Amino acid sequence: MTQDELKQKVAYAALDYVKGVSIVGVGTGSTVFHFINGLAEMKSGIEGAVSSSEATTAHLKKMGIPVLDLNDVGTLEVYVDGADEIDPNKKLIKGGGAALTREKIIAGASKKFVCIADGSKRVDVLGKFPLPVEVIPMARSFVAREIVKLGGQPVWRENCVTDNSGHILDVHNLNIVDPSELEKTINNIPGVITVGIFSLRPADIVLVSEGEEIITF
Ligand SMILES: O=C(CO)[C@H](O)[C@H](O)COP(=O)(O)O
Repeated sequence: MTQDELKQKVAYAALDYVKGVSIVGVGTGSTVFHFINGLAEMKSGIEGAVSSSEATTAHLKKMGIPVLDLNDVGTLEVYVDGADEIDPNKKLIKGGGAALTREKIIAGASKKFVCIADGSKRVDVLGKFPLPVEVIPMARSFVAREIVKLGGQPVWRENCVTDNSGHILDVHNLNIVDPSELEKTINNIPGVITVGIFSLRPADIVLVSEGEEIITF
């Protein structure tokens, strides 16, 4: 199976978790792209979706799924999203698609976070994937210097402006010993909008496609 076929397989497996749910939170990325296609095919009482990015909004609308404002819907039953890295404790690195801030908001507003990925995203320890940090543009250099003090090597993702008009620093070579502590530390740097560690609010269920198998933990 190609990586894209693995993404599609796991995305369709996640449809079981939205049966009977009227409003679903929807993440961003190529795995979620397949999930949206599946949602549209399922046509089972989905009233609408809360979207984590402009790209997801465009695809939801194209597939005929109404997009709702999080402010109008309150707590969500289920949020489905991908990840860049997943550890055994369901803690994640996200933000490869630059949508980390809205993704973290919707994850926080959801009772159940179902994370979907192909097997290549599983790791024993988070940190090989460069950690995305969304920042206020005028704070970019300052935040970068603060991150260097933490031992990381930040690289500005040039030509990327997020849906919130932020910039992204991709931080290499961080030694993530305690993901929750590092999440708090980086979030506390003035000018940081969101760090892409999802540890304080990890996934609740992870579905991973490994060959023909779907592994759930
Ligand atoms: O965090 C994300 C976007 O900000 C994505 O969920 C993550 O990058 C995984 O993407 P893909 O499903 O394309 O591998």
